[in-house]
Amino acid sequence: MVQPEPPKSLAKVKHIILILSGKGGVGKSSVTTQTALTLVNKGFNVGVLDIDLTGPSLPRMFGVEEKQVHQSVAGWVPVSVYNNNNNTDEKKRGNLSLMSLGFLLGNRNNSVVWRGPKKTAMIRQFLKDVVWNGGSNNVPLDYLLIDTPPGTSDEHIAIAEELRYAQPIDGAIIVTTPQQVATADVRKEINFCKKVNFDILGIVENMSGFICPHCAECTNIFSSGGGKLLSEQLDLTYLGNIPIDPKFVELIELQDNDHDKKLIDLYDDSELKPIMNDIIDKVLAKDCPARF
Ligand SMILES: Nc1ncnc2c1ncn2[C@@H]1O[C@H](COP(=O)(O)OP(=O)(O)OP(=O)(O)O)[C@@H](O)[C@H]1O
Ligand code: SF4
Repeated sequence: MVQPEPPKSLAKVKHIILILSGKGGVGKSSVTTQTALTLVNKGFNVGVLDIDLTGPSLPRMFGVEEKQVHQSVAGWVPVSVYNNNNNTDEKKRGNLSLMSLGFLLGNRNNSVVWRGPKKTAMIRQFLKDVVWNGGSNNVPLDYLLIDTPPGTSDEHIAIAEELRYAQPIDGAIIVTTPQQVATADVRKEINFCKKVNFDILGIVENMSGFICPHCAECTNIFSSGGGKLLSEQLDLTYLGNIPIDPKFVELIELQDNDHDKKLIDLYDDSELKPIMNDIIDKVLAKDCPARF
């Protein structure tokens, strides 16, 4: 039998990481956003594919809600969030681009009420028809981050099927919260990864503790440590915990209100930046093989 070719759009993508969560609202999109910023700050070229069709929030988080996706002969050209193709950036950051269903919906308040088959068709198209090679600059992507819908639905099966021929992929980062960690949803997500042969890069416990906006002291308002315990029980890597930082939400609002301000610059002063840096260092330490 002839082995199907991996999607052409992924031919110039070195690493693929999925961001998964058992339930909605645990901060999967925030973790995807911060993972992207952290990798770009380390000089990598990063693409983010937002296929959380339940509420595509990444265009707003990256401050590019009003931008348009262009269709080229090769497929959809993602929106550029940050461009350092000319290497003029003193901080030596990489490039960042984003493809999201949000761009096709037009309005932040337009939600998608598609039924299963239409949703899975859209996801398959998103995985196949986005030109991730930096467009005319032809810069390969170091990392493609895929923000998936919460849970383990038909959409996840579609993602797994499409990515089967794109192996090797690095694997999945599982996001949970202190409240969610003890629930069956997280274990379901982990079992799903095992079933479809996605490696688990590790577990992140988000909203674990609270950073005081006045004194930056971190307090555990809910019990935390469940993510670490779960990782130990299941022999998975614990990547770390991210506290609730009200200032992170403020950064996004700041960018919303002043288009000259960019999250990538504002994030330099965030209390969450060093925390995410440690988390991503643990992911990079896994030294996953590049796809080419
Ligand atoms: N560590 C954090 N500190 C402060 N705010 C956070 C943090 N994590 C998430 N949030 C905020 O919580 C809200 C929900 O987060 P987010 O959209 O990332 O969750 P999600 O799991 O992707 O949700 P959905 O499944 O609905 O897309 C957002 O307003 C986000 O800014
Ligand atoms: S941590 Fe300190 S500064 Fe912050 S709210 Fe509590 S008492 Fe006030």
